[in-house]
Formats: sequence, C-alpha cells, structure tokens
Amino acid sequence: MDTSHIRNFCIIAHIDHGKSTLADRLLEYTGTLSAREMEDQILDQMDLERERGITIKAQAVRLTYTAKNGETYMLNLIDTPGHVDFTYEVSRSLAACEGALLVVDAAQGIEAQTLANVYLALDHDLEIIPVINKIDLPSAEPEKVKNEIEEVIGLDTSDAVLASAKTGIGIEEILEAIVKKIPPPGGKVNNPLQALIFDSHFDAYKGVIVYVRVFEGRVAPGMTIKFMATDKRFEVTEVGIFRPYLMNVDELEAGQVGFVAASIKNVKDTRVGDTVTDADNPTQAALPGYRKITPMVYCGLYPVDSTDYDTLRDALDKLKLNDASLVYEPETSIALGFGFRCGFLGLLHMDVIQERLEREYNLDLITTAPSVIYKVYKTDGEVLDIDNPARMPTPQEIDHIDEPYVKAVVIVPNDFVGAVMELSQEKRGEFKDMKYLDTTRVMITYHIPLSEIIYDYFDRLKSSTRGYASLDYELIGDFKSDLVKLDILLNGEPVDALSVIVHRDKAAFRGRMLAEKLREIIPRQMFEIPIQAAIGNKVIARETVRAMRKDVLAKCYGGDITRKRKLLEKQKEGKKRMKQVGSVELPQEAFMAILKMD
Ligand SMILES: Nc1nc2c(ncn2[C@@H]2O[C@H](COP(=O)(O)OP(=O)(O)OP(=O)(O)O)[C@@H](O)[C@H]2O)c(=O)[nH]1
Repeated sequence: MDTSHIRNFCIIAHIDHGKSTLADRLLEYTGTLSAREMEDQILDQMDLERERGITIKAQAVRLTYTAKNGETYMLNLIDTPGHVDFTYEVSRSLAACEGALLVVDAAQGIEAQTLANVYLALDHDLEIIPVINKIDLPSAEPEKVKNEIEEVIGLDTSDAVLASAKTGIGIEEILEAIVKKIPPPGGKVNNPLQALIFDSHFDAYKGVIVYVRVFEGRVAPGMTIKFMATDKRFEVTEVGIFRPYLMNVDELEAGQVGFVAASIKNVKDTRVGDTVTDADNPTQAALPGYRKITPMVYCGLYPVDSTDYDTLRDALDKLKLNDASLVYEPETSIALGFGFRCGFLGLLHMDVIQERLEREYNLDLITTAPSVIYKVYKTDGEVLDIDNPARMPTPQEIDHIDEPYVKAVVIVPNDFVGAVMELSQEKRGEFKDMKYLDTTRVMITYHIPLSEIIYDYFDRLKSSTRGYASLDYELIGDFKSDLVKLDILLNGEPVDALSVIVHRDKAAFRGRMLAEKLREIIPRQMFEIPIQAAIGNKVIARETVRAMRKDVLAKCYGGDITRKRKLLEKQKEGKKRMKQVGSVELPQEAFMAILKMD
C-alpha cells in the first residue's frame, strides 16, 4: 500500500476522559472487531489494568477505514499509557505517529495530564485534532472546554470534534478528521531499514515481540536486524500487524506499524526508543530521542516466609522478561533477612508489580517504604547513589546530600488554591507559577522533592481538594537538601528496614509521629516493647507497646464454637503478613507507617 493511504495516530487524554472507550468505538465502527469479539476495552489487555481502569502498556491496532471520498485507508492507532510513571513510553508512542487525537472530557475540561501529553505531542510536531468527549453528559460544557484549549494550549478549536465515545456521536467525524488532517507518513522503501521500537512483550513461543514503527526501508522474515543501542543482531522470523490480535504479513514497509519477532530471549535487548536497522545495510543514524529508562523509586521486597525466597526470585525473573524497566538485586536486611531491592518507574509501577507478585505467584511479601535515589557526597570525595536508607553513611562521613526534585503541575478549581499551596509548602515545595485557565480554574506550578511526592502528596492533594485536583510531574534534577537518617529502635535494637531519610527540620516531628503510629500498629505481645526514634545516637521520641493481657478467646466464654472459629481465623489472617523481627512480630503496615502520617 502506498503511504498516502496510511495514517499513524494516537489518542492522548487525561485519565478517565474516555481514551479507551473511544478506541473501542473506533474499532467497532471500522469493523476491526465483530460485536462478538468485542470485549470491553480491548486495548487495555492486562487484567490488572482493567481492574484499575488505567492504561499501562502501549498497544497498537490497525483499522481499515473507507472514507467518504471512497478511498480506503490504513489507520494505525497506537495507544499510550495514561499515567505519569510512563511518560517516556508515551513520548516513544507519540514519536511513532504523525498525529494525535486530544481527548478532553466536556464536563471536566483540561487536566494536568492533558497538558503534559499535549506538550509532548507538540514537541513531536504532531497534528493535533481536539475531540471534546462526553458531550452526552448533562454537565457537559463543550464551548467552555474549547475556549480553555484555545487559551491554555493555543490550539485552534474551530473544527474540534464534539463526541460521545459512549453513545457513538462524532465517531465518523473523528475518522474523517484523521484522514483529512493527519499527514501521511514519509519514508522510502528503498532506503536502509530504520524502525522505532515503541513497545515490546515477551511471548513464550516466539520470544520477544517488538512493536515497531518503520520510518525507512522494509523488514521481512529472513533478514538480519540490528538493535542500534545494544548492538545485538537477530534473524527475523516473523513480521505482522495488530488486528488487534497479531496477524502475520510478508513484510512491513516505511510508514507502517507492526511487530517483529526474531527469537529474542530478553526484553532488555529490545529497549523502547531504540532503532532497529538492517545489519547488512545499516542506516547511518539512529532515530533521535533514545533514552535508557532508569527507575525513580526503590523499595525492598521480602518474603514473609523465608523459604519463599527462590520463588520470589523466579517470579521477578519472569516479570522482568516482560518489563525491561523493572530492576532488582538481592539485598539482605538484618531485620527482614534475604530479599530484593527493586527499582520502579514510579509508585503505580511499584504497586502493579507487588500486586502481580502476590496474585500471580501467590507470594506473601513485606515491602519496605519506597525511597528515591539520594546522591551522597562524602567528605573523602566519593559520591554514592543511595536508594536504601539503611545504607546511608554516618553523618560524620557526609559532606552533603542532593535529592531529586520534580516540577509539579496542579490544576484545581479556585476555591482550593489555598489548600494546594499550604500542602505544597508543607511538602518543601517552592512556588513557581500560578495561572488562571478560565474564571474558575487555576494551574499552579511548584518544584517539590520527589520523596515528598511519593510519600503522600497525591493522596493528600486529592483529599484536600475533594478529588478535584489533577497532578502531573516531571523530574528536573538533583538539588542539595539538609537530610538526615531517622532510625527506629524496637526493644533497643535498630530495625534497618524501618529507617527513613527525612529533612532535618521535620525529623523530630516525623520521628514522633512514626513512633506513635508504630505503637498503634504493632500488636501487643507477651512483653512490653519500647519504640524509639533516633537520629544518630540521639533519641528524639519514645513510645511503648504495652504487654498483652487478654487471650482473644476469653471473649467467647467458651460457648459459641463458630464464633470462636471465626476469631481464630481472623487472628490467623492477621498473622499472615507478620514478620518476626528479633523478638517482635511486625505487621506489613509497620513498614509503610511513614507513608501514612501527618
Ligand atoms: N457519559 C459518557 N461517559 C463516557 C464517555 N466516554 C467514556 N466514558 C466513561 O468514562 C470513564 C472513563 O473512560 P475510559 O475510556 O476508561 O477512560 P481512559 O481515558 O481510557 O482512562 P485510562 O485508561 O485510565 O487512561 C468510563 O466509565 C467510561 O464509560 C462518553 O462519551 N460519555
């Protein structure tokens, strides 16, 4: 097919503005899937994604559309992840397209991720088609939202499509706009192969399936391809397209989107953003924008039952097959024994991996509080990357510490400006900018330490704005901070897995809160447990868990056997996530207590 009949596009939207629903409607309208095949939200394939209603992995699908001009077009829809953890993946998906549908909820208007995504799309020079979705809602205000898009983003909305992905209004209009406005891809079939990897997944039979957008040349089975960032070579076994199920084709040519399989064993060799070329006739230069993804958040994962260590390692190995951004290495904790230090792109990524380990591999895990990477400059000139508070050098050895900061953009109704500012100041934020989107909503920009964001910024932002605030953030670099390590001692013994790094000004407060919280969380045991919070040798807070007096069954008066059994069950359930640390039994919540304060 000549490229004048190809359109490559993606949908960008804030979470819940209707991206998946719209994708479904486009699939349905173009007959890509029959009604019977049509499962709800086919583009979000993983169960977890579906449950949480968020898109994690980019997916792609080819639609065939016969336009009003009588011509048939091949439309490649590349889905983008809708969460701030996956910005880099979003940017690679955008780089594979010539255009984007900008979906904005007609009742909500522009939100933080709308802006973040639209700026990414503009960076890639994409043609943007504004789609005002959910116009079926009684609270829809399409004209107001159009104005917002013009004022804030500076896009012309005179021919924005008014749509309802739910009822099907505007779907044909969207398809026509894609054909008319989005430019066809360039590129020549005779040039050396140059293809962008925008995603990949591991298949037990075929090896890694690499999702590519071909920019120049062609790729077909039998060719030897080379990945430019890793310099790895493989012989292509299959190429194909997404309908949305994988369907083999003879070759993929310049302008097209599809998959390549080449008996690749490890997703690490097929990095998102890398360029694929012909090993025998390589392209001169890789496509721009490749970046190695590095984790932002680390935590310790320990099996509750130490005999599960090997199972945990195998499970991590398996998850890693499909997720090149997950990193881990063995770690030992005096308190928790043998486990792994794992790095994630962000908190959502961390949650998803933990949940998959527990659900799919049936593991009971203790996870320690997440930490960012601190750059520790020692007095002897050495610079350390510390992702685990327990490994922090002693105060005497430290010259200074840098911590990662983000630029956080919050969009809220006027009434909540005060609440957002108060919270952001408390989180050590530096005010940068405030801009009115219209008469009722404001965009506020702060620079905030990433560690404060991962503590509980988002939860507290949501609760202090009754759910109205939206947040997006991006890393801006490492800056000097006055940080100290806060240790927790139980029964006079420091518990390494409970150590946290905090700002000096907040250390006393956080120490007291943490000790108090732990007193509430740690169940009474047969003996008294003193809890101390300390900085270096200085104890700054002390609490005590008093010894247990009553037997749980005492309440039952020996009578009702079912009730007794229930209580015992409940007690067993509660025990499941307990870890014996020295002589004290600690529940999972204890390790996360730092996140649940203030
Ligand atoms: N009334 C109405 N509801 C809609 C419309 N489009 C989507 N929704 C609803 O809005 C909610 C979110 O839609 P999704 O399609 O899951 O949103 P999304 O943008 O894909 O969300 P992520 O996958 O998390 O990025 C769902 O409950 C949809 O049923 C619409 O046109 N009208």
